[in-house]
Amino acid sequence: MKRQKYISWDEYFIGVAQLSALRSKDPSTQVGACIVNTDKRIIGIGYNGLPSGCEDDEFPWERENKSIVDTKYPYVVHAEANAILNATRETKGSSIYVTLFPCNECMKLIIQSGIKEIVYVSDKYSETDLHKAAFKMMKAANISYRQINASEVVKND
Ligand SMILES: Nc1ccn([C@H]2C[C@H](O)[C@@H](COP(=O)(O)O)O2)c(=O)n1
Ligand SMILES: [Zn+2]
Repeated sequence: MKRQKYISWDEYFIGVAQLSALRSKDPSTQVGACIVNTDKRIIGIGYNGLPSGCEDDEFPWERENKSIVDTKYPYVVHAEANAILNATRETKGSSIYVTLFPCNECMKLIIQSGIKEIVYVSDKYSETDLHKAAFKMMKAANISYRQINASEVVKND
């Protein structure tokens, strides 16, 4: 008889996203993403981090500072963007598993890359205007979405 307590596809793919998030150097929010095609093949993974050549120890990780130039925000590549850039196959029609609901900028990339489903864990920024903008674009682009519970490898709340 086959083993009964194996994990579901959702648990598997969000688990890969959570594992990827553990690579992030961001001290406050670690995000992981995993793109899965209609054959249930992982075609791209990513986490939030600096672009190649930008050393983790030489750039700021602060959220606030006198100038935005001395914060992380101008530099970090978001997890979803990295997953899309890393994709090894056609992303059209695929799903993205992400530990945090995509921001407005990532939503634009998700739409333009033809991803059709967003599966996420946390939506801790749901009250912000940029989240509302992301949601509005997602609905307009007919992308489906669902929030899932995931065992907490990475805490994002
Ligand atoms: N969907 C998202 C949203 C945010 N990120 C990254 C960008 C930053 O590294 C971090 C957010 O930092 P916080 O403002 O919470 O201190 O998460 C992402 O990769 N994907
Ligand atoms: Zn983003």
